[in-house]
Amino acid sequence: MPLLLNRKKENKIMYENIYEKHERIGKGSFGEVFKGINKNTKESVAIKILDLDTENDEDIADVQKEISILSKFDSEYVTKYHGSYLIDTKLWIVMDYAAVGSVRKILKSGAIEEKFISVIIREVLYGLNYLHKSCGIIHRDIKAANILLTSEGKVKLCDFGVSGQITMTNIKRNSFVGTPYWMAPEVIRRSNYDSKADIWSLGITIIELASGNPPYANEDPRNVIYVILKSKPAKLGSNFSLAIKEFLDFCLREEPEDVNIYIYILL
Ligand SMILES: Nc1ncnc2c1ncn2[C@@H]1O[C@H](COP(=O)(O)OP(=O)(O)OP(=O)(O)O)[C@@H](O)[C@H]1O
Repeated sequence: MPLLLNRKKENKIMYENIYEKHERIGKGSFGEVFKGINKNTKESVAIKILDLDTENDEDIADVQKEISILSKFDSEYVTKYHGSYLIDTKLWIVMDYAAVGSVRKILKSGAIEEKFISVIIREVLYGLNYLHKSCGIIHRDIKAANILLTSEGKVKLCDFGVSGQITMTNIKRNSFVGTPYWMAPEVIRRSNYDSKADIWSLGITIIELASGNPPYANEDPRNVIYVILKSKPAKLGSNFSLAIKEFLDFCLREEPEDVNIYIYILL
């Protein structure tokens, strides 16, 4: 897996020998995502370009090492990372391309039906099971924008692990915006938290898929953390089955169970 830690011009040349950058397919608070082609294999890839605001090569090396670890992960439920390249002040992260894009994008045309929500959530649980059990990492940012769909209808988690690492280093970020709505109370309190925090965020994602937005979406992101701490967990409307409502209640407990139990319930 290519890992280029210096800022030499050769990086750009080497990168351009392998990948061809095409149109922009998305934008997040970390940077932009482009479609690309691996010129050798002809496979489509997604290229995430992050703007760095650190001159500290150790910070960048840490992020790149993290990506190199992630690139060894191999599950049909998580997006495969191919490598990362430092070009001037930009970090290029190359990963599998998911042609349909994120589930958040699909939500733009309306809320998703319960039967499809169940399928998406089940596949996300398989992905979480892999990350938690086989890789020992917490995703930390489960939400519709980080669930991708391929042209074959496969569900894949993305942005796992990377987000936390990147926030810890000095890569530019538009502060807190966009993430607190999905945060577990123990994460907000910054008390000891573990992989179960992902299960809370999964519960919030169910509400996002069912209604178009996470709870308290109209709250200012700076206030929403206080609202989450003092409110009772959100519920689904009466048009949803008892099974999914109970599943949601189970996710939105402060001490949720191990990920395997959720897979078992949903089967
Ligand atoms: N591997 C990929 N294949 C296809 N589309 C992708 C891929 N990765 C990201 N995208 C698209 O690019 C968009 C932006 O992704 P990005 O990860 O930069 O931000 P985000 O997760 O949407 O938001 P934030 O960075 O604020 O958490 C996604 O919502 C998705 O539509």
